[in-house]
Amino acid sequence: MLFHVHMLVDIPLDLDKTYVEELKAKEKALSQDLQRQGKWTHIWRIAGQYANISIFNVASAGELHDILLSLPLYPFMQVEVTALCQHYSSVKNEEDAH
Ligand SMILES: O=C(O)C[C@H]1C=CC(=O)O1
Repeated sequence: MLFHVHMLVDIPLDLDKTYVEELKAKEKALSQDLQRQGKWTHIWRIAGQYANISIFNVASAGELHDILLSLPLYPFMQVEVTALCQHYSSVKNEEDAH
């Protein structure tokens, strides 16, 4: 199942800088691991914002939920999820939508 996910990050300015850098390093490592597994298939920075648009290809909404809540920066994120399905006009292989 494909999901479009919008993540807006808002880290309090008074949080310990070293702790924040550790969280970001852990987040990057987990994100890249999930990308290599093919579960986090796209991640794009939204220009001018501490936010990203991502595409996840996972087995279920439950799996996506577990991934999102496991992200080290999750406590500082607003997350919006949109489930995607094949558009009848798409020429892309249907495998992408399953
Ligand atoms: O920077 C972000 O957009 C938040 C988060 C998502 C992946 C990652 O490495 O950090």
